[in-house]
Amino acid sequence: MTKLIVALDVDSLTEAEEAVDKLGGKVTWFKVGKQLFTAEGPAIVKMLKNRGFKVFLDLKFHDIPNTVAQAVKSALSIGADMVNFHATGGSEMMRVAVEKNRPNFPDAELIAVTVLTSSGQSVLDELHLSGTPEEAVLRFAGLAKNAGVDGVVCSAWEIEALKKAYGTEFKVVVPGIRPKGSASDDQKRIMTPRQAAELGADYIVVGRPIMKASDPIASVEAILAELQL
Ligand SMILES: O=C(O)c1cc(=O)[nH]c(=O)n1[C@@H]1O[C@H](COP(=O)(O)O)[C@@H](O)[C@H]1O
Repeated sequence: MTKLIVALDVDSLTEAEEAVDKLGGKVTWFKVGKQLFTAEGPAIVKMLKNRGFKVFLDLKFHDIPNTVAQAVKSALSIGADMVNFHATGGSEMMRVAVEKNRPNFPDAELIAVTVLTSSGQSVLDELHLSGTPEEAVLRFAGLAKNAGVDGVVCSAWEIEALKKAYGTEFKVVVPGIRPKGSASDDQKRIMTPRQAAELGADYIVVGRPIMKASDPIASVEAILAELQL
């Protein structure tokens, strides 16, 4: 069963609390990203944990191995259930982050970002990364799996190939989700909630289609209905 993670991409604790008051009855997972965490810090994670929610702290770390491992430790210490770092930080960075934190946080989900869902072929080309987005995602995911990471962030376009290559236990967390008829915004590799669920996404991450909707509760309800296969 595919789970919904709502991206709390707002500016303040007050706005986040308003959204959580509204959606909390229907949603188990919230994502806190750079916009909100930079403004409000750990208080936002603590607020969500005090209310009993699961938290994906999406800070996409990318730094030297020791710095990333310590940052992951800080993220897990304040209560995050899922944290991420860029696979392009390399195998050693990912392995150290996992090895230093797994013993103290055995249930945490440590996730590697592969190719951002806002990137198409032209971004790979300008960065001189070889192959198609799918090939790059598979390559990065292979490094992540060998480093002991629990799964990857990718687009729905790569779910099938990833599950085939690395097994169903290897988690796929999928942003770039757009219900039929909603604007793609800056996302390039998009699919509907239903398509992502059918392909076997473990989690979908949805921000603007819910947070900017005229009726966010109705938007959540429609998305959850699409996830019922
Ligand atoms: O790691 C992420 O969560 C992430 C990775 C990625 O490749 N693409 C991506 O959109 N995200 C995040 O997922 C959310 C998607 O938001 P919407 O495009 O508004 O649904 C944003 O908070 C992004 O930061």
